[in-house]
Amino acid sequence: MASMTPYLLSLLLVIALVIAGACFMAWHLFDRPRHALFWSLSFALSGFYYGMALFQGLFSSEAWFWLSSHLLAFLAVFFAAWGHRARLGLPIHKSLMLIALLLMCSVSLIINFFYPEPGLREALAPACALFVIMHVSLILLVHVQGPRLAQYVAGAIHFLFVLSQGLIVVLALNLGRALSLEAMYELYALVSYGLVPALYIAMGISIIFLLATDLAQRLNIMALQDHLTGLHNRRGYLAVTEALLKHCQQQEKSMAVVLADIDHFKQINDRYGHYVGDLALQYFTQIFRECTRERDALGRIGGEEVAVTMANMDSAGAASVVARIRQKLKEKPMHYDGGKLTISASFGVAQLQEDDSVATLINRADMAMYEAKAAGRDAVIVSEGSELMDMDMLSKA
Ligand SMILES: Nc1nc2c(ncn2[C@@H]2O[C@H](COP(=O)(O)OP(=O)(O)OP(=O)(O)O)[C@@H](O)[C@H]2O)c(=O)[nH]1
Repeated sequence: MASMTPYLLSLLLVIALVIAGACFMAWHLFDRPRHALFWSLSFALSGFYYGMALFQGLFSSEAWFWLSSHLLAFLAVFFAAWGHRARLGLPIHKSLMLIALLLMCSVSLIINFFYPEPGLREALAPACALFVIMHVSLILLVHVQGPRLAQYVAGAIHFLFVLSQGLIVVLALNLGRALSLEAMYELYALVSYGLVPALYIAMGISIIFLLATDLAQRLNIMALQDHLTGLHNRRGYLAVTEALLKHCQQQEKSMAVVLADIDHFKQINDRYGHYVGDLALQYFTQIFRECTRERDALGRIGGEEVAVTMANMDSAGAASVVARIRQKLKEKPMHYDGGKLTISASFGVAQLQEDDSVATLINRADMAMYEAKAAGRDAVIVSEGSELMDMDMLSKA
């Protein structure tokens, strides 16, 4: 590192600080993800690491310069790894990291003050980076979360960086012993002036790319999700239903849609306030979750309107799911701030027919649901072709 030219060191200093700034902005602007802050710290520290080499002359001795630059390099790679583990939701063993850091600092102390061999000094920081960034590369490639491509690219670039650090270690350790070998110096220069800076920059870009793609994915999810209930919003629900409908039509499988609208929801809001109204919506959708299968598509498609699309299900099956939901609504009233509230809803059920589109299918369920409202609410109407059947009347008959 100390052998790099001032131009290259200045360039790396600026690039490191720019990437640190970008990560800091990502932390500041996007919901403060911890990993963005750790990466910002990591790049800032590596920037200081390169910057310090520019001002080596200011240090009272070579030993102090090397000790300080080793410490900066260790901290930079540890913060990088910390950030990656935090992003992937992996446990962070702080005490283990502290022990490893102390160990590396002790090795640096010994090398710089008791065994000042230039090759060892050059090799220590890359050796630490080799192990820690190897760990980063592995977790990036194994624990894939979020945008796959961005993570695989970052994992591959980190792995190449690890290889370059390995080369630096081997070359640095052999420089002293092979002074006569000019080719060795040339190779060392090529790796440390060309390969390592290029991969360091690529690593920074891959980090920014990870942050950007994570954000894009979050925005995508937010655009299709209802924030209050966590269900699909109308747009998300229609997209999932479209996919299920195509699948069922291709496989000639049955499919049913249930629409449900809470009865007199306005009165709940007016009497108990919007906070309780929101709790009622969450409670209502939770009952749906409990009574449907994981693969069913659930969506909040209007204020107090919930829809379910069920593949491999006919209208009779859907009506029995609705019966379970109504049973739970009666048996398990909603509890709020010491009070209890029983909610009822009106349901419309429709089964997929040949040549149906999402719009025609949902429209039939909608009409059935409005019929249930017109029939006095707390009712289920099943749309059977052009007929509407009241399930409560049928079960009484
Ligand atoms: N608390 C809360 N209320 C909402 C939300 N979205 C819509 N609403 C309320 O839902 C109520 C819907 O009222 P209406 O459409 O008149 O229906 P209703 O009172 O349930 O009557 P019926 O459907 O005919 O039984 C309105 O008062 C909306 O303000 C929400 O996210 N939270």
